[in-house]
Amino acid sequence: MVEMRRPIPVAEAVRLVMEHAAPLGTEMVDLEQAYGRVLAEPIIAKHDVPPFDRSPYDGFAIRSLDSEGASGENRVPFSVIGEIGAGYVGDKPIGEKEAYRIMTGAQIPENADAVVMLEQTVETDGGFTLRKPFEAGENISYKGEDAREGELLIEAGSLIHPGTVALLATFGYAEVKVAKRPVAGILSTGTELLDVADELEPGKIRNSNGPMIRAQLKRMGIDYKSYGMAVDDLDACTSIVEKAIAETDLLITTGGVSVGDYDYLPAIYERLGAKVLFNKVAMRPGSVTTVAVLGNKYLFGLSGNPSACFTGFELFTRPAILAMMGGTAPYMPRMTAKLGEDFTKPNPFTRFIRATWTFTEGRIEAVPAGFNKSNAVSSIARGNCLIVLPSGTRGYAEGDEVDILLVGSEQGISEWTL
Ligand SMILES: Nc1nc2c(c(=O)[nH]1)N[C@H]1C(S)=C(S)[C@@H](COP(=O)(O)OP(=O)(O)OC[C@H]3O[C@@H](n4cnc5c(N)ncnc54)[C@H](O)[C@@H]3O)O[C@H]1N2
Ligand code: MOO
Ligand SMILES: [Mg+2]
Repeated sequence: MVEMRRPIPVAEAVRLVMEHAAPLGTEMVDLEQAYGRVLAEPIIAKHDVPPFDRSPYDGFAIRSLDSEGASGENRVPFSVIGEIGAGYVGDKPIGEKEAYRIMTGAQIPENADAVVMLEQTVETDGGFTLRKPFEAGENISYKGEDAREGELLIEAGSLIHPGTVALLATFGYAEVKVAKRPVAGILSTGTELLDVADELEPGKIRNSNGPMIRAQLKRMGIDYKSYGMAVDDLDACTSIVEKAIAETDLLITTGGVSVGDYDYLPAIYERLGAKVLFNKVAMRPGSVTTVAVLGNKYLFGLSGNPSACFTGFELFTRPAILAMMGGTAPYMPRMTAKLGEDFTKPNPFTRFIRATWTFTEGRIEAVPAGFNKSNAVSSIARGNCLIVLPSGTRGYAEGDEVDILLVGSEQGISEWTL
């Protein structure tokens, strides 16, 4: 008797996976290594930014009161008592109708309260004239206008992107406390698999899932150990899985999770005593995606079919990894798009269609990326998003509004909303 599996809704599967995502602790890393990591502590301003009043322009620092009454007919003359380039400070106070020549980023000298842009002046011998009055505070970039000492700027759990790196550098974080990242293991199962460099042979295909998953992990900055390819043999596969799970935080296998005679992953989970969270999801592709846990480790049994494998990774493995590394926005961003062509198949299960989004005629349009069965590899190569068609819906027509999930986005969202 073939085992009958009970499909669970995608949202339920996501919830079950995420329930088991335990953070792995924290570590210090050099700022240069911090990009792509998750902050384990909030960034609180250590000092005001900018730390001193400074000039936002190349020009002259003046006392505004000296410019009173200036006009085209009554140009007010100033004499220049020195120059302050960025990085320097003026050493004498400004007297009546005196000014410092000052450059962008330089500290405003004592008792100056306005800056006149070079373009607003006419140079004279030893000074300049100007034709309009300036108000106190005009053209001053104030101490603390960007951030105040003690202010909470970025929450713990945020992804460190290039802007975050700039902020950390501003406050002198040579090292930053980040969440530890899991190390993933990857094993491709299937007697039919050849290595990338091998010539095709009858009945065989090249292993594309292994390299694809490694690239999906690389895109996330996750280290991995590759356990290569295993033939469909229960004992051999069991020992590789055992070794891999001992050496990594999560193991991603591809293939061998369905109900075929040589689909050994279900038997391996049983042998190891792993708890299967689900082995059937009401989705296409990837309905056979299986996730099990053993202690605090995950076993992601992704389908052998390339589109199903890709989708299973993005829907389940990726957010679990992000949550393990402390991320608080682990899900793919969702947008609405205009469907770019008819999609007439009914959707008994929620369908994730590999698609390409473009900005067309003033809005986002998503077009299915060609041959779209679970075994498709070409559409994963062409796609940059997944169109989501909910279960129980019938065909969709060109122009209909659909949800899309953006693949490969650095920025995530904090809730699964489908
Ligand atoms: N009687 C049933 N048969 C199948 C069912 C079912 O419910 N009842 N489910 C189908 C669905 S849906 C899928 S998806 C596949 C899943 O199969 P497995 O995950 O067990 O994967 P395999 O059988 O090992 O391989 C499936 C397919 O993918 C190719 N493959 C495998 N590994 C790779 C790789 N590393 N790179 C490229 N391609 C790979 C493999 O050659 C097969 O063609 O089961 C259906 N059957
Ligand atoms: O598990 Mo499937 O639904 O054809 O990819
Ligand atoms: Mg199979």
